[in-house]
Amino acid sequence: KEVETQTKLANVVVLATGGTIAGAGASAANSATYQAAKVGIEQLIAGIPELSKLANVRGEQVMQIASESITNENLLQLGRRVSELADSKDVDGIVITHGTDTLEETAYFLNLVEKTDKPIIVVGSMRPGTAMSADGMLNLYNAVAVASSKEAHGKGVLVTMNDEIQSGRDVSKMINIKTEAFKSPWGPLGMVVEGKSYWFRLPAKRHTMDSEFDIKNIKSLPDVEIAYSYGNVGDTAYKALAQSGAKAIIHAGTGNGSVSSRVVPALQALRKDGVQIIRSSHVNAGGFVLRNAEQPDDKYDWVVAHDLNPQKARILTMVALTKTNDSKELQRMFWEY
Ligand SMILES: NC(=O)CC[C@H](N)C(=O)O
Repeated sequence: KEVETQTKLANVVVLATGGTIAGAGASAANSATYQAAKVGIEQLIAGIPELSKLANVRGEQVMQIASESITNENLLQLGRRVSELADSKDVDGIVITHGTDTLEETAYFLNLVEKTDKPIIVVGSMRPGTAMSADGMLNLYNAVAVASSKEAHGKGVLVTMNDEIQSGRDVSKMINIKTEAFKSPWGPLGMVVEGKSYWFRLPAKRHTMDSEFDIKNIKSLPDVEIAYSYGNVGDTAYKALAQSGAKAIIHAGTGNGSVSSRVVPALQALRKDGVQIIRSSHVNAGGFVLRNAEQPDDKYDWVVAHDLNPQKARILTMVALTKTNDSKELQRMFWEY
């Protein structure tokens, strides 16, 4: 009987990369002061015996770092491992434990380049496992629950934080001191309660199986950088980034991706030199940049980032530039992904 139930369980692989979910502090009172990326994946899995009722779970330590230190090489390495596992008949779902600082970037990257409809869930925590009311244990339990469910197939890369199921495309870290840190401007897709998922809506943008990008065809990612805008901003950062070799610059703009009159001439000149200019917005609850509003994008041959925040716009631009350097194609991709 026991053996029979075991064979029916889904096979879920947890790829560990570090972050606070693998963090450790000096005392249980340390919810914010601790070292990230300390605890190995075997120990994390062993700490949640209830996982064995959800799925056959095995762990793999892909890296052990704080996510602000993730490089493009790390992204590609992780993406390739996810792709290998997704191609394997023995794997039904994949969970990635990740630091929360750049979790939204990795989730969006995988959402664009993984050719699979198997569930891929990215998860982190806001408190280390050593803290009182640590959130990692339940977040990981929820991730495995979603990864082993039939319903999660074909919904793109997902994020399970704070009992919610979020689209990896939309979700962003909105605050760094609350367990309710991850939000999407367009709302969560569902909830996980006691190991069961409840769905309310579906992603509308292209992803995974329906994406024109494939990790198997990406050898390296081009240099795409972000310049931040604010009152009294000048053009120094934009010019310096281009000079250091950026193929595209994401303008982390104010409001509707607006551009200071002191910066416009530099961006026009950079575009003439072949650098792609992507207008995004850094407003807190989620920007929404409209084409030819604020600036004449058609005239300047600039691209708008739609609702993607600057760091997500950077991910899409890097992936897009592996296929095309046509600004009209880039703009199409920003509408579709
Ligand atoms: N809550 C977290 O995971 C933040 C820890 C660390 N800065 C990281 O992103 O890996």
